[in-house]
Amino acid sequence: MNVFITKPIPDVGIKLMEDAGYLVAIHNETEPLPQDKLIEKCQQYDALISAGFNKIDAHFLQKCKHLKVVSLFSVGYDSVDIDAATRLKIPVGNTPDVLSRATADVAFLLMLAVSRKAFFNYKKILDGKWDGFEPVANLGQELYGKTLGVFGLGNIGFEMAKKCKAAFDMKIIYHNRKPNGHAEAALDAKYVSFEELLQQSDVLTLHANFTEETKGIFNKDAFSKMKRNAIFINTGRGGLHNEVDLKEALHAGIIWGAGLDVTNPEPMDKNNPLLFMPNVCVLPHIGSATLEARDGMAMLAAKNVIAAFKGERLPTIVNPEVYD
Ligand SMILES: NC(=O)c1ccc[n+]([C@@H]2O[C@H](COP(=O)([O-])OP(=O)(O)OC[C@H]3O[C@@H](n4cnc5c(N)ncnc54)[C@H](O)[C@@H]3O)[C@@H](O)[C@H]2O)c1
Ligand SMILES: O=C(O)[C@H](O)CO
Repeated sequence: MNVFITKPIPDVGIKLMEDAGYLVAIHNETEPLPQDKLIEKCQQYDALISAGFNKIDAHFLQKCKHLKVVSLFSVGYDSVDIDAATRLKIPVGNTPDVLSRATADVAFLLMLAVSRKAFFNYKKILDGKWDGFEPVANLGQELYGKTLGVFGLGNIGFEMAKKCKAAFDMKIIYHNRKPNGHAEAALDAKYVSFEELLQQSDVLTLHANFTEETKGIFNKDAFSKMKRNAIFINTGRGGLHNEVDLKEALHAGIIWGAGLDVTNPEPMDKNNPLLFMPNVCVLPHIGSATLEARDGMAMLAAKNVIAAFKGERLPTIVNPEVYD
């Protein structure tokens, strides 16, 4: 059995598969493989570990008939046509939990950075524009006791809410596909409608899956319902917000600021006006980029492959219907 990995991943995962007797090949070049070449390549392999959000659609899966498993090096699975994989009886694995704290750390970091205009002020030093202490310039806003709105209260949303409650005694409200009893009991979180979430949040943090339903849900209409002091944080997927509408809302003072770890497209153009706005902080999709989280992801991705090769259920399966 052999495995193809689209980008280098931490050694622990590779070792696990090699120790189990499987042949591992890694695309180890700076340039990612173009889609047609990737499809061609995957036709020769039994398993794919996708570590770069490659688009794995029905056409891809039909062409790669040998694939016994698609193992994602991510918790998000919006890059895969899950229905097609299920129809073709291909199990898809992802990497939940192991990256929740790391990703919530980045959401928290962005919240603080936006509230104190940290990136903009740092750039001022680099540009030689720091003229000394200013009594009425560079003023941010404090977070203590404010309301955190969580859109998508799953694993990462919970970790972010927990941090905000502990650090700033923030009130937690959330909108989810279904109520989260654990968060309600542990954090006194309150379920609200999408409208209420928009209207009541001082900080609105996005942790929902990217789907047809959530695509562009943070648009002009949504921003217009938010508070003027609201801080918008997206560590979910860039496609959850409409970038043109976000720029307008920030420019016109409809909302106060934004912190983004994800953009659409990625990478973001280095001349994108968002990068130069005083009330915006952007990071290059580093939510899960800690040694600990990435090792955990590599282990899970490898375990999913090994389970599939043994004919067992994947430890973290996205499409359990495949076993029906
Ligand atoms: N920035 C990063 O590096 C990074 C790292 C990890 C995950 N992510 C993103 O974060 C997402 C969440 O990860 P997670 O581990 O918390 O997943 P999760 O499945 O535990 O949580 C997702 C939550 O979103 C909710 N949701 C889905 N559709 C919704 C809708 N229409 N309205 C409201 N809520 C909805 C679900 O009910 C669930 O509670 C991933 O799908 C991924 O896109 C980004
Ligand atoms: O979905 C994910 O896991 C992230 O985007 C990368 O860790």
